[in-house]
Amino acid sequence: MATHGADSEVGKLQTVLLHRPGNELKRLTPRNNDRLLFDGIPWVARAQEEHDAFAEALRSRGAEVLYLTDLLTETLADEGARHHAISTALAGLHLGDTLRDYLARFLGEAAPAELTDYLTAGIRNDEVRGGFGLVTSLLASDDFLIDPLPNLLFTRDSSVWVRDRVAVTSLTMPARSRETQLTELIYTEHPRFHGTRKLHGWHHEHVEGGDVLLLAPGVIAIGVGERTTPAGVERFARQVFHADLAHTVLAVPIAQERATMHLDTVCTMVDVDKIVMYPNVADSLQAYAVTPVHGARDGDERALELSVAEAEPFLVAAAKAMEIDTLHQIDTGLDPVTAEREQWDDGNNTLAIAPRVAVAYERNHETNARLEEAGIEVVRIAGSELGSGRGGPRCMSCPVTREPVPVD
Ligand SMILES: NC(=[NH2+])NCCC[C@H](N)C(=O)O
Repeated sequence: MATHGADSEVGKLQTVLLHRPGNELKRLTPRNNDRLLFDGIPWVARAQEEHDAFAEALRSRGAEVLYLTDLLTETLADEGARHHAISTALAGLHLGDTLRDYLARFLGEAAPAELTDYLTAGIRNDEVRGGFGLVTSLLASDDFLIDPLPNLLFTRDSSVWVRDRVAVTSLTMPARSRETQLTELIYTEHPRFHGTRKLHGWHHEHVEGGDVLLLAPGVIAIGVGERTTPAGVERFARQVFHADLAHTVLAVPIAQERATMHLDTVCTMVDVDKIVMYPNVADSLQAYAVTPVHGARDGDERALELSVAEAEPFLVAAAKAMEIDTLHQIDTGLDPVTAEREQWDDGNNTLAIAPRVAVAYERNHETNARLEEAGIEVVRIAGSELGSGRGGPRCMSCPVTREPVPVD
C-alpha cells in the first residue's frame, strides 16, 4: 500500500485528487443552475481547457494528479463495488420500485467507464425509453432520475486527509449529497487505498472539506456556517482527538451565506505561518479552541470529554494553538469593494503547493499582487469558466499526500 496523507496546508504537494469537468456540466440549464449551485452556465470545453492547464501547473511542479473518474472506473471493475454503487445511487424515494428495478438492470449491464458517466452526469427521465411504468410517465421529461453532480469539480469538499486517514465528509446541500457515496466507495474499494483508515462518513453530521484547514500538524481550523454545522465540528473534533490526529480544533463561525460558504473562501494558508484573508472579515473572525480533556483516549469515542475555550480573535487563537508568536495575515489592503469582488471570485482561495508557493486565479490582480509583495510565488491559472461554480484552486483540489513541513 502506498502511504498517503497530509498534516498541513503547505507541505510540498505530492499527490492530489482532481475532477476534470465532464458531461455533468452539460446538464446545467438556466432553470436548474441555482439548485445545482452554479452561478452561470459554463462553456464546458473552455472549462476543460482551464482545468487541464491547472492540472498541468500542478504536474509541472512535481505533483501526481489523480482523477476522480479514473479511480471510480477502476473501482467499478469489481462486481461488489458496482453493485454497491448502483444500489446507493438508486436509493432515492422518488423512483419507485418499477423504475428502480429497470435502472438497476440497465446500469448493471453498463461497462465500468459508462457506469462512471451515468453516476456523475446522471440520467434524465427522457433518456429512459420504452414506457417503464407509472413514475416515468408522470415525471417531467427533464426531471432527473439520477441527479448530475456538477460540483464534483470541487474535490476539496467531499473528502479530507488528516495525517494518514481520510475523512469522507457529509455534504449539506441536497445537490451534492451523492458525491460522498463515490468518494467513500473509492477509498473503501480501490486497491490504491486498501487498508486506509477512515474518519467521519456521509451518514454523520455535516462537515464539508472546504471548511477544514490543517493550520499546522495537530491544529485544525473548521469553519461553521452555511455548510458545516456545530454538531459536525463536535463530531469531527471527537474523532480526530480519539485517533490522536490533532490536539486542538478551532471552531470558526463564518457568515451563513453563499459568498462565504466555506472557511476557505475567506482564508487559506500560504506558508507555515502566513495566511491570506478576506480583509472585510479579518478583524471580526473568531475561534473557539476545542481540546480533549484527558488527551486521546482508548474506548468509546463518544465518551471523550471536550473542553471549549472562550471565543478569541481567530489569529490569536490560531497562533496559540500552533505554538508560534504570530500567524501573519497577508494584508491585501484592498478597498472594501475590490476586496468583495475578489473574494467572490475566490481571490482568497489559494492552493499552496509548497511553503510560499500558491496557485491562484489570474483574475484577482490585486490580491495576487499583495501576495507577491509578501514574498509568495503566485502560480496563476485561468478560471473564467471554472469559477462559475464559485470555487477556486483550493476548492478544486483534494491533497492526498503532502510532504511534512520542514521544521527549523
Ligand atoms: N471549498 C469550497 N469553497 N468549495 C466551493 C464549492 C462550490 C459549490 N458550487 C458549492 O456551492 O458547494
